[in-house]
Amino acid sequence: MSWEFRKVKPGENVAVEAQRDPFAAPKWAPPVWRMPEGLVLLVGLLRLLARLLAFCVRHPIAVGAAAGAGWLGVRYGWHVPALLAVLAGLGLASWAVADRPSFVRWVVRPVRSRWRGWWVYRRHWQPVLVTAGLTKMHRGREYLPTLRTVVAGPTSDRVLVVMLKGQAPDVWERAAANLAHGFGATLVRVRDGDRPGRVWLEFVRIDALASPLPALPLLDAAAVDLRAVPVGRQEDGSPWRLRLLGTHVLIAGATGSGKGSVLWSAVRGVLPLMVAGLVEVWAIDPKRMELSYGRVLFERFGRYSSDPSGGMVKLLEEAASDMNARAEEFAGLTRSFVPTVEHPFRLIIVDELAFLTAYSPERDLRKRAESALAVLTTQGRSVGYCVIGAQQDARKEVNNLRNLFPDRIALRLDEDEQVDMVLGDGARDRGALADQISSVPEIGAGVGFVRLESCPDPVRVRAAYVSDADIRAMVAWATGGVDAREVA
Ligand SMILES: Nc1ncnc2c1ncn2[C@@H]1O[C@H](COP(=O)(O)OP(=O)(O)OP(=O)(O)O)[C@@H](O)[C@H]1O
Repeated sequence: MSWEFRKVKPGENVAVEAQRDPFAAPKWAPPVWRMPEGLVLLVGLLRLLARLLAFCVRHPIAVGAAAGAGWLGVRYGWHVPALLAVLAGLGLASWAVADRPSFVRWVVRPVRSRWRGWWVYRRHWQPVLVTAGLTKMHRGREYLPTLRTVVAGPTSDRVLVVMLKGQAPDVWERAAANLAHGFGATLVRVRDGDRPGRVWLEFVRIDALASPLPALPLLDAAAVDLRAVPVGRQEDGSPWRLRLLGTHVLIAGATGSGKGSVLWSAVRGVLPLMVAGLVEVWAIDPKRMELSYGRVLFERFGRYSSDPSGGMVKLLEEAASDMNARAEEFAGLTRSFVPTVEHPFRLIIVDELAFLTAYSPERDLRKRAESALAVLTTQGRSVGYCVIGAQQDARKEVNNLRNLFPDRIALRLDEDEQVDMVLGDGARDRGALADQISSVPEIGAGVGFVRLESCPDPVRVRAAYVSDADIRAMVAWATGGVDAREVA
């Protein structure tokens, strides 16, 4: 038999046999123990003292400053701490003006993290987690995951959580929507913690990528690193750098998702090396839309084809046979590729992969394109060939070469199941909501998710928008006659 407590009148609780009917009269009542008032007050006072002590230990700087100001006020009069406070304020203001980055790093960020940590997260931690089903009751005791650290950024907060023993991150992923609503964020992503048993929760408050990014400035040829070509911005404000040397890149996105801006940002990033003769771009343009603006550029510093009756496939086959010849020449001589004028880095851009491998009406052309692409993607990385393929449809039937592209970018996709097809299993659960990217071009075009080599968690990015005018300026600069500053 189990028991529960009932309040029969203020100050009197009785233990009764547990039953479902809330209006049933108590069956049995043990004696009610009355405490002397003094004892109750004493216990309350001791509790208050213990809390005060804990507060002083947790916030030594604030408590020390307040105690110092109080002592000065009593000893020398209250104008002294007031004057000190004004001087400290002036000192902070001049620091903020003189060196803003260090002021933000040492003052703004820690203060914002403490404030949001307490005001937003600690205050509501228990009720939100209980409602989201992330706590456990055992033998009448509630077990609550521990909030360890809060790092508040300008657009998102990262919260380190020690999970309950036996919990796994997927429980938190399933409760992401509850947490977002509970703590007033637009979105929550669950990331691996710094050690087993912990997770980082990323609360996104403001969409840092909601406005379009203009084309990035042209770099000096010496500053271009083919392993990290800047093509846009990551959600945390840092540059999004695309690796080209030593990999192949697949860009998947529905129509109007901004695949062209990723392709053109990559071309813009390597343009100085194209002019220097160290990079060639071979463009295959079945749609005759996106890449045709730069046709002059590709014909001058590489190759271009939009011929559906075999020209595009022939270009791919030529790339594959040149690559084979280069591999033979390099065999046993060099292990890491460095572009030279004799052996430039070749970027093969295919604007719509599926046209060549699935939609082309001639079966023979489809087979030839598929086998040339397979040769280039399996063997080209180490000898200075990189294939960037764009495609609208991520389904397997349309492109079974997907797995040959080590780096993949998911722009806006039509269906949620396509996200994992592009980025790999579990990517959507880890926050790559590519199917929820806005279809309004100003907000969502060029926005996508990538998985960087350094981290399995998908990162949200936005490609810079290279407009038609930017492309014309690039062509004018690269073919001579226009100052680089006008393009940048
Ligand atoms: N990075 C970007 N930032 C802002 N707007 C962009 C960006 N990229 C593209 N847009 C806008 O979105 C429109 C569609 O982009 P784009 O043609 O590149 O899409 P797409 O994925 O290549 O589509 P399709 O497959 O139909 O060719 C462009 O006309 C442009 O106005």
